[in-house]
Amino acid sequence: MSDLTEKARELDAADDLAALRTRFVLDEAVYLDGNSLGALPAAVPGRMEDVVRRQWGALRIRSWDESGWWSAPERIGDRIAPLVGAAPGQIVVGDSTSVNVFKALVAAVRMAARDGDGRDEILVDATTFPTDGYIAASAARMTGCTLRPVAPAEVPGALSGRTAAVLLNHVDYRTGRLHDLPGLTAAVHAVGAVAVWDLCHSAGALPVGLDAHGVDLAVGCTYKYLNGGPGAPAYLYVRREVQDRFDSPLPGWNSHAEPFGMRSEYEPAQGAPRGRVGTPDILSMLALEAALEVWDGVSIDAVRAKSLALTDFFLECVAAYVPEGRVESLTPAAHAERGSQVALRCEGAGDVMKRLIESGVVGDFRPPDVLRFGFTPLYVGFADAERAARVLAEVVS
Ligand SMILES: Cc1ncc(COP(=O)(O)O)c(C=O)c1O
Ligand SMILES: Nc1c(O)cccc1C(=O)C[C@H](N)C(=O)O
Repeated sequence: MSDLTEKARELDAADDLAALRTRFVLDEAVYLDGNSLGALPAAVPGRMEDVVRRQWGALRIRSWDESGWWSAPERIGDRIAPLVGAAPGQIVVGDSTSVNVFKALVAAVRMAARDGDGRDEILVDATTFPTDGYIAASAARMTGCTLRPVAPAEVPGALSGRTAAVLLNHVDYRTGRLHDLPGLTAAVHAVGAVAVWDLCHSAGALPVGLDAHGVDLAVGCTYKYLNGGPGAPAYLYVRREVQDRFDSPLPGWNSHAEPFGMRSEYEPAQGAPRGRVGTPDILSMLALEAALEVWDGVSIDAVRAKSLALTDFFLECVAAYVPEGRVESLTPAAHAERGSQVALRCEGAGDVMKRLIESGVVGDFRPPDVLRFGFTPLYVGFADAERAARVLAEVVS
């Protein structure tokens, strides 16, 4: 047995979270793509059977009340809240991340520029996942703002009295770099602007501290580290102190103060429901609710500690096994700057990833030359990390 195989065995034996793997449906593959689509929690199929056959099939329309369908967006938002450091009543689940980016960013500009005080600029993370950039460009056109792409580290220097809103990613989807949410939020606030954070690659992988850091608005998906399933609904966080000023650009009937009043004039609901639009996607939403049960009794701090240990160990194994010069890590070595994935630049990365997947190690490829390996501490272990690095070495050698 090699030293690293033995070390992996010891680390797995000492891992308090190791038993959580049984809460998921997994096979022999090393699954390192939970940063794209989380694995299936074992409780979901049975719950969906009940939702479809009993709640929908037997109770039909009564389920809006009797099965709690109507209140699901806020109830499930409150289940996500502790994972991102939010008190109850500030998160609503629904729509896609893209749609929530739109709602949050336009509302942010309306909040910041409400007095016609000359705030006419939106800053967007220049390295963002594309959807945020596309939507920010449209939000800028709609609100009469100029859009300025800026690398997150350059944001403090780019802020001014003209800045209305800033859209940032907590963790970069390609490199896995963790950005300084507390520091950047404070800098945005110092010029009187509003911060919108995309938490897709951090929620469920590390503590976010939304309330503690005074974040105004945040969005995220639930199909990565929250394991909600393909196309699971996203969420929108609106800090309690700004909820009264949240002026949604998509004021659908579900966000009305009295949805069943069917009134022709719009009056926004108070609190988190103001972030709703139309009828919630109940089947996906209830699959997500069942999926979130895997978090019962799990501390996000423990998840973060294991995530860093896993990515450290994977990088150690890559350094030991992979011939010099074949890959280069794009993921920061400093823990304070690392999310829960390792991105390796590699020549022929697309083909390399195909061969890795054929060999039972599932990560993904992002153009032009990046191999991504996502580490979900709830179901990935240290032996998985060691095997992935060993197979990678075989494939690139
Ligand atoms: C940072 C980030 N934002 C948004 C999205 C996607 O948004 P949507 O859920 O609308 O497809 C992704 C991944 O797909 C992402 O990585
Ligand atoms: N949302 C996805 C999808 O519908 C299909 C395939 C992948 C995705 C993803 O989530 C991609 C992911 N956001 C990324 O970081 O690349």
